[in-house]
Amino acid sequence: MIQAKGLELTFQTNDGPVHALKDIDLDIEAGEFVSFIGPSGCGKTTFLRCIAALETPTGGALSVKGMSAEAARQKRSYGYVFQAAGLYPWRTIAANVRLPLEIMGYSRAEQVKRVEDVLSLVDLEGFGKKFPWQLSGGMQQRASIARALAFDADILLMDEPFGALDEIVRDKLNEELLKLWERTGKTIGFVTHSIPEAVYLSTKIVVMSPRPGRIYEVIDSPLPRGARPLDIRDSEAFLQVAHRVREGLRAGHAYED
Ligand SMILES: Nc1ncnc2c1ncn2[C@@H]1O[C@H](COP(=O)(O)OP(=O)(O)OP(=O)(O)O)[C@@H](O)[C@H]1O
Repeated sequence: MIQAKGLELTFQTNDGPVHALKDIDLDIEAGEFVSFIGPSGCGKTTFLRCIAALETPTGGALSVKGMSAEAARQKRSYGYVFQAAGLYPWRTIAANVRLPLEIMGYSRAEQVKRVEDVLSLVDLEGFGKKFPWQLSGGMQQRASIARALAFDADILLMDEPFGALDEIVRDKLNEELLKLWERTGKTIGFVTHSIPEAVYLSTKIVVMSPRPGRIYEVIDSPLPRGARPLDIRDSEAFLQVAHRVREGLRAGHAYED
């Protein structure tokens, strides 16, 4: 689904070049849930943005569904969810979710049907007529996920979508996200700073290290695929993966060229 080979991105800044990504080799299969974890500045967001063709790599190769990231973007292959829900306050929830469909020129009937479908997918049936400020932070973030799902992209890219939420809401959204992933079969790329979140959600965990931003380790999760109960986090298998991620982060931090 997504293949990076020797991917590099160097930003030219007034203070000299910043090697945001270097030697990134990664294969993401269709239907995988891949988390990116690493210290601030290791290039997690930059890599997600390259996949979505929001940044142009300065070296190496990147293919998405067998085409360039730009071509995949034009074919509406991505939905993108940001840390802040980013809903327009003057639009209702339904009108926010509908916005990409309006821009893409979907018929009015199709817009209404899709908005209804995705709001139900994120458990927000009946909230379409509310305004963002009438919803809790967790519900707003669910609405922003619905917006990213509205045009049925194969790939969902999520950049710390739950980072600003309290732990209980975050647990609930993590659980719901896994169910949604199981129902839709989408390929998900997910940036997080939380080890438990990465281990709970992922089929594959990509541990990154900074300066230059690169992949330190890719961990294939032994946990069962699909919806997982939250108490899996107390299991031995879970704790072992979490330990491996933590060790990787520690070692990767000392990994300098
Ligand atoms: N447009 C830009 N111009 C110059 N430098 C940039 C730009 N975007 C990112 N960088 C730099 O590239 C590096 C990687 O940034 P990136 O935002 O991808 O890291 P991150 O791992 O997502 O960090 P965080 O966890 O803090 O969000 C950082 O050193 C950052 O300052």
